Amino acid sequence: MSLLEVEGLTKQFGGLTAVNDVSFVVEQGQICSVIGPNGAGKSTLFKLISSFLAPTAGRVRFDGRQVSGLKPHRVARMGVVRTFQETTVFKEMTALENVVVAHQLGLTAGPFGIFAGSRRARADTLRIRDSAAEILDYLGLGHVKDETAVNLPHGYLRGLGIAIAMAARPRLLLLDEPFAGMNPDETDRAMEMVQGIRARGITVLLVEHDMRAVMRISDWIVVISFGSKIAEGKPEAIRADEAVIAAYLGEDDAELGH
Ligand SMILES: Nc1ncnc2c1ncn2[C@@H]1O[C@H](COP(=O)(O)OP(=O)(O)OP(=O)(O)O)[C@@H](O)[C@H]1O
Repeated sequence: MSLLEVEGLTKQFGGLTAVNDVSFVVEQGQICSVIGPNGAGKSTLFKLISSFLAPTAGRVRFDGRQVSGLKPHRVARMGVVRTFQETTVFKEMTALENVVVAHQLGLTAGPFGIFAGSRRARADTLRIRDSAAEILDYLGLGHVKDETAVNLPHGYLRGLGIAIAMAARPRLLLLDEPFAGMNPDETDRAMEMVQGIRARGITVLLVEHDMRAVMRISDWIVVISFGSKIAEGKPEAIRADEAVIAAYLGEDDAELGH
């Protein structure tokens, strides 16, 4: 059984079909990317998978269980966690404090337990700080953990958004355009981050416009255009695919990673 199964997924907004009968699977441990020209339906597909939108038809299953129709926070608790293009970061807190807070929001002791100073809460607090520091370390952000978020450069801030998502202990991490607006150095660092996440056994599904990065990082690529899947396969096959090349013609920046 595949970790994520997307079957016949369709979303209509009034008369517009944003996602049209899309099916694909993501295997445990893969880095899978969904790409497509502007307006192809990538964001909509992403929201359907994380259950922020309900499909018009079709379904999403995670680890054999139906996800479509559940509330996003329940889906997150099952292990499907998404980032947002503009993640909410507490700008006055340090990087570490941000990840600690993200942990605490999902903590069993509950928010009052943390402040009550109970033994359980104190043990939780130490455990959380360790875990938050570990996440920042393996994402390559350990050296900025005590920086106030507002002082972090753009690429680091985006990385902090990923660290915050990791605090929810995902089994499947959904990354929304992780390389958007990044310079080549930042993109390289972000790609290392994604590989580091996968190395810890977490499956990654990303939606991205930057073909170059996608070609280098993905095990499997799904291409959508005008809401429909037009190709899927390994990067080498996608790069040579006639339908994909045709879909990207006229997009000036997109260059298929050649
Ligand atoms: N809530 C909505 N109501 C109506 N139409 C919508 C809604 N959300 C998206 N659409 C339309 O659905 C289509 C697909 O949009 P979507 O944002 O999913 O594409 P995308 O591939 O993510 O684009 P981009 O790369 O530009 O972010 C577009 O035509 C868009 O205008």
